[in-house]
Amino acid sequence: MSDLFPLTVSGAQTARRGKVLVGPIDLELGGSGTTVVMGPNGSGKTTLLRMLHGTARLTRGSIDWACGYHEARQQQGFVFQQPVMLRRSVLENIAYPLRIRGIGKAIAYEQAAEWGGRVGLTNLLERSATALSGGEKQKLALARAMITKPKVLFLDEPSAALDGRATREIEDILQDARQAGTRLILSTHDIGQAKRLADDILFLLHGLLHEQTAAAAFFDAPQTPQARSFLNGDIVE
Ligand SMILES: Nc1ncnc2c1ncn2[C@@H]1O[C@H](COP(=O)(O)OP(=O)(O)OP(=O)(O)O)[C@@H](O)[C@H]1O
Repeated sequence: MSDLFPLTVSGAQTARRGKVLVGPIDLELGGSGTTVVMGPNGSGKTTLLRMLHGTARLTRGSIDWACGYHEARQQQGFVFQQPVMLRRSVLENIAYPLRIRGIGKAIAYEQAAEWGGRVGLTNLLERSATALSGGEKQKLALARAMITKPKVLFLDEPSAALDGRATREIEDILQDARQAGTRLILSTHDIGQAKRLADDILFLLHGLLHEQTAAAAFFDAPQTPQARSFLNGDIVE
């Protein structure tokens, strides 16, 4: 299988009804580590992740994986901020990506139970997924994305609805995935989470990329006044 990276983003822009939401963005992402997309509410984090993943249509520019779009697409997972639950059990939800790939029930359910355990849902596997809490749904979504062992995993605010302990559990799983070579690209407005997870930072404001920096440099000495304000917890205009 050929390499996916670098991922090259050239003048990429997404607009809706004539209004530019994100872009133009120029960017190149290498093949390892964890990239964290930061920025205030509405700055375009979700839209940028969807552009990179290929689910937000570009109105200008291009986004190219080294191996080509279709091959890259098969090796990506995406965890949404508000994950969609099938009206089935937790176990069936987690097993679903394997089932649609033609994997038999016994193996799919065995792996789903294992992944359910890893995200702390062992006691809820038979429960209807639609009855889960917000945090439990996020854990389910993570297990459902990781069960296919994607090479690249996009996560949109992966612990927005989680308490401190659940956040730590999710972050541990993400660190393990990173160690195992999964490329992580996630958004968060939680500065603590970004510090714990990021190798490099993309700082977005009003749909534009203000900084692309190694994480340590970003937190020690942000280059733009807007990033400094954001890190200080001030309102960023
Ligand atoms: N389908 C859409 N149609 C019109 N405007 C949209 C659409 N999706 C997003 N937007 C707008 O695009 C901008 C960027 O939204 P996006 O959700 O990408 O930001 P975000 O940084 O992820 O925000 P948050 O932190 O609140 O989740 C916002 O102003 C939003 O209102």
